[in-house]
Amino acid sequence: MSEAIAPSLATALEQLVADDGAAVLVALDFDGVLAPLVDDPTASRMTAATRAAVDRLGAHVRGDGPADAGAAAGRARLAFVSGRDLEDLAQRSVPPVGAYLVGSHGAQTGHATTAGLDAVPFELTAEQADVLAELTAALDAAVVGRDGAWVQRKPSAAVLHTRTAGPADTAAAVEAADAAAARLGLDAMHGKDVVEIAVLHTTKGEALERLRTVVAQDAGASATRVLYAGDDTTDEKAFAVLGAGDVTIKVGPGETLAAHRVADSDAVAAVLDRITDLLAV
Ligand SMILES: O=P(O)(O)OC[C@H]1O[C@H](O[C@H]2O[C@H](CO)[C@@H](O)[C@H](O)[C@H]2O)[C@H](O)[C@@H](O)[C@@H]1O
Repeated sequence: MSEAIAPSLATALEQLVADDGAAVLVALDFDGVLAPLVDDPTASRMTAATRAAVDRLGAHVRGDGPADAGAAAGRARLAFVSGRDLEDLAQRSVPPVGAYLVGSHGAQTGHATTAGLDAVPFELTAEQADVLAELTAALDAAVVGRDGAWVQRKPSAAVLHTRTAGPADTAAAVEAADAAAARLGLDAMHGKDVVEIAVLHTTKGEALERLRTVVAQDAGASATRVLYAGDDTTDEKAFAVLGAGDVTIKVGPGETLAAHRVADSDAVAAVLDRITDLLAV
């Protein structure tokens, strides 16, 4: 049975998909929202409920859903907006055809097609590549002898992971990562058991603002209303750029700018199912 949706969120969802000519973008964070957090990022999977809800919504937002999908289907779009690098995100999420993909917090973009991932070419300058190499070496040095701490490599960033490290090793590794970022003039983003340091400045908020425009053009609409669901500190950048008419959902506990909160991935699935039901009317 589908989870109950709070009355204020239920009303916001009805307003989101109101058939007044605006496009609708349903944009979702991956880790902690569609896939529960696990120790090994390569083991992340959507839950059965989010997988089914994403695929059901995906069939409608492509505009080639069931014959009775209704007029709203043609102006709705789906996006996954993640800190993961684009290829990793595509592999983990298996997006429905037509979905937009934003990886590396906005540094990478792409689109799911019947032929697979259509990625916008991405390349660092030689100077950026040198900074990334220096950063990665500094993080590698920061985890030496620190059990459970490890470094994830991405095309434009390096990430210190501490989920399985003890408090003392975590504190020392995080301090070293912050120092490396400061020395190289880079921002350190502190997420759930991660410190992510990128050589390109991008945020999920900037990515969503760009997507809002792209979706309006793609759907032939004058405006786009956006729903965004996220669980981590980096998702606050996305919540911050959304406003009246948009729907912001924090998944799980913690301070947030979001207007609505749900408990977990199962509750996210219920929200997606409700949107699909509303689009199908
Ligand atoms: O923006 P997201 O889709 O939420 O991605 C953010 C980071 O997600 C991954 O790390 C997080 O999930 C891991 C697997 O559940 C978990 O082990 C880790 O502690 C979490 O922070 C990913 O590995 C990072 O690269 C992403 O930036």
